[in-house]
Amino acid sequence: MIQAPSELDPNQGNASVSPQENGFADALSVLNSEKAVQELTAQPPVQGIDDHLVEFSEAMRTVAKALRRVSEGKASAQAEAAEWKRKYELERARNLQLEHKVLSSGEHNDERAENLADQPLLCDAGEQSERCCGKNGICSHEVLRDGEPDFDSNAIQSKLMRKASFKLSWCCKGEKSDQHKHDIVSFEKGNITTAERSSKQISLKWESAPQTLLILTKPNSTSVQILCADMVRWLKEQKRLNIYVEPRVKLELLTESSYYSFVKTWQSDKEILLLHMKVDLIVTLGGDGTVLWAASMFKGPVPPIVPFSLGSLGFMTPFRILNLSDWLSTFHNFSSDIQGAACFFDSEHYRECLDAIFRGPLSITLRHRLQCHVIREAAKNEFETEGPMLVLNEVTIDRGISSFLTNLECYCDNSFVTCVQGDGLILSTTSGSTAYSLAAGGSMVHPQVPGILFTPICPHSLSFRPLILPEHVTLRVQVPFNSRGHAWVSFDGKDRKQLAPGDALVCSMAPWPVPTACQVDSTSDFLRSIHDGLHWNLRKTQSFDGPRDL
Ligand SMILES: NC(=O)c1ccc[n+]([C@@H]2O[C@H](COP(=O)([O-])OP(=O)(O)OC[C@H]3O[C@@H](n4cnc5c(N)ncnc54)[C@H](O)[C@@H]3O)[C@@H](O)[C@H]2O)c1
Ligand SMILES: Nc1ncnc2c1ncn2[C@@H]1O[C@H](COP(=O)(O)OP(=O)(O)OP(=O)(O)O)[C@@H](O)[C@H]1O
Repeated sequence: MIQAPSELDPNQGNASVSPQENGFADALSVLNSEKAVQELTAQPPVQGIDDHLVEFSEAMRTVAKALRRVSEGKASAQAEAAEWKRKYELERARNLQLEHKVLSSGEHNDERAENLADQPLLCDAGEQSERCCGKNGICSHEVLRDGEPDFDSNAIQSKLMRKASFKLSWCCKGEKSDQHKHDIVSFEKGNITTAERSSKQISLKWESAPQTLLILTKPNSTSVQILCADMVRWLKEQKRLNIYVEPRVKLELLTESSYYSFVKTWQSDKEILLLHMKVDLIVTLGGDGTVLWAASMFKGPVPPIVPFSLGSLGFMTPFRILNLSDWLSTFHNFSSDIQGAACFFDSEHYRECLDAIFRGPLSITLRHRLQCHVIREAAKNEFETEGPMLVLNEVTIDRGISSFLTNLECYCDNSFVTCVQGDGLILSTTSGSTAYSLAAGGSMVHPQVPGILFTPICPHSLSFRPLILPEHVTLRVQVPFNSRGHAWVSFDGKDRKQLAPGDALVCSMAPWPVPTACQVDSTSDFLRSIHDGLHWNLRKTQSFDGPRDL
């Protein structure tokens, strides 16, 4: 992607930059001083002046040469920046031209075309995003700029499939405040105070209506299939939305009826890489595993996810779907076949939920992800890695099928942390804190808290306690050369890889969180999930009668 001029050089966009500002003044003064030294040294030596003066002038000449090299370096950097600026402007002009062509082509036969007329044009990254969003908040327009070829067969239609734009704002104690998280710490007059917090409730407000939905479903579930078909029909007929599903789901829908031929899908994994540019919203129908699956499909930015719960637990799936099979499953003597067949949903309920989401604003939880790289012992340098692998829950390094203790050397930003000897280690996000990490004795942490959980699995030590580290650290877990066995790494419980002695896993916070829609808000949803899912701290209340303080 072409960099914005501001990233290249703060002065590039400004034609009236003074020489002092752009560094040329330094270069000139360096050249002048070198000239003076040259003049000085070119004069015939005055008789009687001792060797010290000659030595001094030699030294001055060397300094002048070095300074000239620096100034030449600066000039070439300037030239490079100017070249980048020229490329950027060329690309920008080309994009604008293309956009104009598409808009005036008149082939707006998609529903999207009707809606486009009411929408503001895409923002230009710099100046216009300020106009749309004000100085604070984040506008999705900036992401929309990088158009890449569409994999849909109808080129015109796909050009028109622009993403809906939205604005994020941070709310404070129930009040909405557009103050973005800047100036977290102030230190006026030597007094340190903190103001904005990064983990406030975030609200997403649509600036143009969402138009393309991706529905992801848990496989092998009759009730999910029936619900999916019902939802697709409603979204198409009542909401006029473009709908994407996985190839497997498209087949399932077509097996049911050829009516569903309008549903879109993709042919290759490469096409999945472009999905984030066309999908406004993802709906998941399943349990937490389906949310993990959705997140794993996006190796970069992730569109907001609306997770409907059709699993047994649902820590990340706050939208409930009431169905008869849930109710039947409470009666143990019903066979699973009967339960599977009894898929009568309260359609009104999910429709109301989706209507509220389409209207907005909606509270969202930005779930942080970890990005992981494996560095093999044979790698020539730190940049020769496997990955990145992104996880929403956790990355686990364990002993796999080996019966030996794992022996893992752990470093945090190059400081030695400890050597884990036991079954393994979990590096978890706060969203994953209620999953495997919890089972291994880690704390439960609100998903909006930015941090990385460092939780050992069955450590063979009486003094090992789990840690929570700040979000900005980089962790490195290495299998020592003298380890008796291999270790195994897995990502959100999947894609196992073997780590041989000398291999390492490097892990840090990813820049692309997973935005999930809240049913109420981040905190209420989290507390509800630990109450309903885990029956957290459920205890009969002590009766009033009995001994008490007077
Ligand atoms: N001992 C354990 O508790 C254990 C062991 C292996 C894996 N896991 C978890 O399973 C996850 C993979 O989930 P899956 O659904 O693909 O596999 P799965 O079908 O085997 O389900 C694992 C269970 O973990 C629950 N779960 C997943 N993410 C959760 C979260 N963030 N908070 C609370 N519970 C959560 C799921 O609801 C499910 O009940 C892994 O990321 C790991 O956290 C847990
Ligand atoms: N679209 C998908 N394609 C392939 N596999 C999927 C997909 N969605 C979910 N899975 C996998 O299916 C498994 C079960 O999914 P999920 O956890 O959503 O359902 P569940 O097990 O019924 O829910 P719960 O864990 O709450 O009981 C998980 O391992 C998940 O990775």
